[in-house]
Amino acid sequence: MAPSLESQRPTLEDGETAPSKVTIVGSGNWGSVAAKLVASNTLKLSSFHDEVRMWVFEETLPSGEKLTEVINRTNENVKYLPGIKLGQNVVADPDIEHAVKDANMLVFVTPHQFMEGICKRLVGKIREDAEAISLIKGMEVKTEGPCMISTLISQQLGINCCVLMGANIANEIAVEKFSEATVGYRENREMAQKWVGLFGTPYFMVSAVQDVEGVELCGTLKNIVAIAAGFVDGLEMGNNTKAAIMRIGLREMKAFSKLLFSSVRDSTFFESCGVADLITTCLGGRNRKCADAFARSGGKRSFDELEAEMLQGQKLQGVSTAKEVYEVLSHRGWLELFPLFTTVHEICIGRLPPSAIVEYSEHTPKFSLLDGSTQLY
Ligand SMILES: NC(=O)C1=CN([C@@H]2O[C@H](COP(=O)(O)OP(=O)(O)OC[C@H]3O[C@@H](n4cnc5c(N)ncnc54)[C@H](O)[C@@H]3O)[C@@H](O)[C@H]2O)C=CC1
Ligand SMILES: O=C(CO)COP(=O)(O)O
Repeated sequence: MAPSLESQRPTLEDGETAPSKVTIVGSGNWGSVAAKLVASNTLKLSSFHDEVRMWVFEETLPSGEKLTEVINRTNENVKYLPGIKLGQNVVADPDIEHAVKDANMLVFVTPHQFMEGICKRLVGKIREDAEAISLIKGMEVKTEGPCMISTLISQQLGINCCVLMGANIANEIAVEKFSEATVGYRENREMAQKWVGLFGTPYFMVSAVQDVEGVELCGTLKNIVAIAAGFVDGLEMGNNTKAAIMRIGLREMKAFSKLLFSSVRDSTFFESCGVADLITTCLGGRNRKCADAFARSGGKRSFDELEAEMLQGQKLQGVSTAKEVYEVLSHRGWLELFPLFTTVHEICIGRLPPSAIVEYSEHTPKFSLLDGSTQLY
């Protein structure tokens, strides 16, 4: 079991609330940076317990050592964020139940495909007063329809869940280059502000908007557009084509989000979680990078193979998200409304060549929304 770091804080006076305890569920590239951000703040803010526990999906490194042991010895996640000190108050814990049991603020940040299993393991294991935030970009598709990851967490664990998304390439934030992020909340503005306080630093500016679905869908859907941008890069089609793909992609992101949730606000697309994340991911993200290599191979190499070779354990979200969105579009008869999303999936599964990305995304949708008061694009 991972060691504990005792807080030196004095005992509580009457009426004083106990400091919040934070656990990070996940320890990949972004998960490790999230731990670093949070840990720098819990040391400074008296409303938080100093220690930040980080659940690590345990693995054995080529040296034969366990990843958690190395993180706790070196204060670095040598596999997913090498060269960056996380902060001495970050404690890596391979036991998920132990990691969450005392926490009342849970930060979920794993690749989205693992969340259903993680939630199942956590049912009945967390504090009743726990609050959650999801940094996960992705969705699940169930027989009854699409389910955002924050909803999965809320429903399975019976707790509130905000989201934090933004133009946040983890390696850049790790070295403290300036960036912004957006917290999406449902009703509890005070809780949203607490998350803003927990994450915000002078180099990581966080603001809150009352639009959980809008913020989460922005973060989720931009990964499909990043795959399209990678195809365009791999085909060496130039900046104008890539900008066109980003514009069409943004238009489909907005339309899809509003079709799923009429509450989604236009203004959310102008926050960091919207256009800014779309731009940074299409320029410098992992989805873009692997899609570029896929197109250069003429679609002959699989994404699974490229992911394993190029990302060394890190995970792509865009390919599975394209499949999940395709299922929703197909089930609801919306495929023709979303030529870019549809084409990305069909290229990923080898049904179309990478060059189809421009041929298809030029098509205009054949029909507009059934509700005549809303324009799709
Ligand atoms: N890396 C980045 O720059 C950013 C990532 N995100 C999002 O954050 C989320 C997490 O991504 P990263 O932290 O980058 O992870 P990552 O892709 O770097 O790492 C993969 C993680 O999955 C874990 N894992 C592998 N198999 C597992 C299993 N069976 N069960 C549970 N965990 C398993 C690994 O231990 C590792 O921690 C994703 O939704 C991603 O889209 C959001 C913003 C920036
Ligand atoms: O979400 C990200 C930046 O905000 C990272 O995108 P990638 O997963 O494509 O690297």
